Amino acid sequence: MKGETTYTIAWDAENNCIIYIDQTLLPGRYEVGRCRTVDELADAIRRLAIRGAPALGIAGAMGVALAAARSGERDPVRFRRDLHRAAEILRSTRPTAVNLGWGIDRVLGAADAAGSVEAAKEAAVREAGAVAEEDEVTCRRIGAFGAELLPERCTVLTHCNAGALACRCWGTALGVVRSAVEAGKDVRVIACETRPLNQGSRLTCWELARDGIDVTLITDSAAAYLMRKGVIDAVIVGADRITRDAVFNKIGTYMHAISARHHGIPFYVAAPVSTFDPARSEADVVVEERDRDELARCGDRVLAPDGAAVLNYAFDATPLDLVDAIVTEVGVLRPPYTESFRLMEGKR
Ligand SMILES: CSC[C@H]1O[C@H](OP(=O)(O)O)[C@H](O)[C@@H]1O
Repeated sequence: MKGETTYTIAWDAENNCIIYIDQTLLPGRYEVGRCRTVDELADAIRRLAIRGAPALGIAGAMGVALAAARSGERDPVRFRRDLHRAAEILRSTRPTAVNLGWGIDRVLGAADAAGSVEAAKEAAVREAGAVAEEDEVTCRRIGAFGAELLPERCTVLTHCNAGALACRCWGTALGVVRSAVEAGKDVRVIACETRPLNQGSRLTCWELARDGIDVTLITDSAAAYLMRKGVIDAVIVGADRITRDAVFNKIGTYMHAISARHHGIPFYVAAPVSTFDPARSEADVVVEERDRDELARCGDRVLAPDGAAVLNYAFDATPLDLVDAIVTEVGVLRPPYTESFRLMEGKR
């Protein structure tokens, strides 16, 4: 389906389905996909057609709403059973981003609290809409708080895509960039390509070029050298899960955090409160490992022989003591983070 959509992912109320920008096709092709079943949505998430922690939160929420809206079940007990089965299919798609489960649980809770099947259907769709609308407000607040951290003229390095394509719109890390530019600051972005799926070259460069924001693409391995050359003023990335001791984000983030600290460059994380998971520590989190071919092949080209094993971690963990600030919609958190996390418990 061609066409345009204002948002990365949205609910099509007329057709009771989910529409989304298919990110596997960018930057070459802009196409809007449609999910009419939970299985179609689960496949879109697994393929990273829909991706990015906040967008996964919205996808999880809308996925439960999709199951509810399209259910023909009249019996409340069987209806509820089917909804929880759909939730488990969605929860199993990607283990690391905490937002996915958070979005699912938001809508499950609303549906479970409703009386009749009809009331549960309405509550599910309404709550999924609220999750999506809140995300936009959250990203704008993150952007405003984060923009204050950036100098009037600066070069910012980012990794992966924590932009509008990882959210409903605006973005978290790129939301900070957008808000700073909107405030009149002269911000240039260095985007790491982000191997193996190239969210940086394919998605971040596409977003920023489209918005007329100065962006330069580099290989992931060039980042430390640019820091050594004094080119980088700050590093800002998104997050998929923030535990009480670490930030889980796209593989390669930890490398940048170490390099930034070595060069005395501030390392910032931009993430909504829904990404925090203070009940867990790094050791408790499953880091998604993805298919070998994402690393060993590029289209028809073989990049690694069959005899070579492949370890394809999708994320890594950055210790909080390498993070100079965490920008959230409730403000900028500074070390030590323990007190911030305690205050946040009630806000998730
Ligand atoms: C705004 S957080 C986006 C976050 O999600 C990305 O992972 P993936 O592309 O695999 O969904 C990456 O970790 C980004 O920082």
